[in-house]
Parts: sequence; structure tokens; C-alpha cells
Amino acid sequence: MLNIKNLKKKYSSKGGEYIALNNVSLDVKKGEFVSVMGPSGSGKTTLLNCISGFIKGDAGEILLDNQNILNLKEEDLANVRQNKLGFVFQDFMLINGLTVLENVYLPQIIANRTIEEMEKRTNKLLTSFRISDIQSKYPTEISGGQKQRTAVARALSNKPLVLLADEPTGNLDSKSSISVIEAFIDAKTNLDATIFMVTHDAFAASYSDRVIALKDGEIVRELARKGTPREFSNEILVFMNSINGVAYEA
Ligand SMILES: Nc1ncnc2c1ncn2[C@@H]1O[C@H](COP(=O)(O)OP(=O)(O)OP(=O)(O)O)[C@@H](O)[C@H]1O
Repeated sequence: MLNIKNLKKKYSSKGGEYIALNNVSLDVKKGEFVSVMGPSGSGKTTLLNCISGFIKGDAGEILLDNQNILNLKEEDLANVRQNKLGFVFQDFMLINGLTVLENVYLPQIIANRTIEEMEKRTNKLLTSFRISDIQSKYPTEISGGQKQRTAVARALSNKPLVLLADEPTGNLDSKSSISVIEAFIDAKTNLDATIFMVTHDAFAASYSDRVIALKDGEIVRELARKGTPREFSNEILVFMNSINGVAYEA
């Protein structure tokens, strides 16, 4: 589904060159939920931005369902973003002037889906994320958890190949973080969604199938989920603390 081969990215600035990604290779299978963790400055955002095409990798390949998106023109990249990728951001970015239903419809309208396609897809999403009963409400009238489920439903509305999530629990209290993770688990279980999440949050990562650890622009380890989320979370914390100067908290 997502195959990255020998991806390199360096930044040039007055102080010289800085290698942010050094030969990063990874594979994410359809239906997998993968987290990327690493100390500040390890290259997580750079990796996510290369996959979304917001910044250009210097060398290597980023294959999305076998299409190399590394060297696409901006117009083709916009197409990939609209039709093949879904995005969940830290602050969710729902449109307050639109209802829950309209927020989920919007990307499909932009992608020129037919009414029948939109209705079928939207009904499935509203049911999967348990937001059917609040579909006529506006984002300011619903709970934090409902907002997050709406944002994940919207991100999946055009059936993306991969859902990219950038620190989705970053600013949230633990109750809201659980809502986001539940939404991801629903997306994986009910819709076979493929999720690629960058996070500092070992609790959130402990619900993924695999954690990829980055340090200084290189993958230093992959941890496959074992045991309960609590046990996996502890294993992640121990490992992240071992490669990181700063302590991670549970
Ligand atoms: N536009 C840029 N120009 C120069 N250097 C950059 C630029 N963007 C990022 N970097 C450097 O590249 C490295 C990787 O940055 P990146 O933002 O990918 O790290 P990160 O792992 O996401 O960090 P954080 O967890 O703090 O968000 C850092 O050392 C950063 O200073």
C-alpha cells in the first residue's frame, strides 16, 4: 500500500546542510495501523510531509499503491492528496459553518462524486463512527469526542489509500485521546483503513500494530505490538527513553 525506499531529505540553510531523512525504507500494508515515534528533530514531520508531497524528498521512492509520488508535478500531487490520502490534524479543523453531515460531504463534493456515491459512503461513515444521530448539528454543538470522530469520518470520505495523522492526540486530554484512538480502531476494524500516525504519545501508539522509531533521520527499530496496550505502551516507553535524552511519560 505505502512503500518507501531509501528516502533521503536534506535541508540547506546558512549554517550548512542537514540530513533530515537518511535512507528511510518502510512498508505499510493495507489495513495496518502504524505509528512513527522519535525524539524531537528526528525527522517525523519531514517524513509525513514527504509522503503528503508538501515537501520534496531528494532521492528514493515513495510508492502509493505502486505509484511513485516522489517526483510528481504539483497538479498531480494535488490529485493524489485529494483522492488517495486522508488527513487528520492535531486541531481537527472541522468547518464550524457546516453541519457534521456537510463536513463529511465536503471532500466528496470537491472530488465530484455522484450523489448516490456520496450518500452511500456518508451513511456508512456516520454509522461506523456513531455520529448519525448528531449529523445535523454544528461542530460547536457537539462533544470533543464527536468532533474527532467527525474529523476521522471526513478524512476517510474519499476512501483514501492511507490516512495520515500528525500528532492527532497532541493537544488533547486523556479522555479525548481515547476518542481519537477509538475512531482509528473503528476505521481499521470497520473500514479496513490504513493508518500512518506520527506521535509522541506512547499511549496512542500502543494501539497501533507497529511502532517505527526514528532517530537522527534513520529508522533505529520497529516494535510489533505484543500483549495488552498497557504492556506495549510500557515497552514503547522503555525503548523511547533509551534512545531519547528526554523522558517520555505514560
Ligand atoms: N525547513 C527546514 N530547514 C532547515 N532544517 C529543517 C527544516 N525543517 C526541519 N528541519 C530540521 O530537520 C530536522 C527534522 O525536523 P522534523 O520537523 O522532521 O523533526 P520532528 O521529528 O518532526 O520533530 P518534532 O518532534 O520536534 O516535531 C530537525 O533537525 C529540524 O531542525
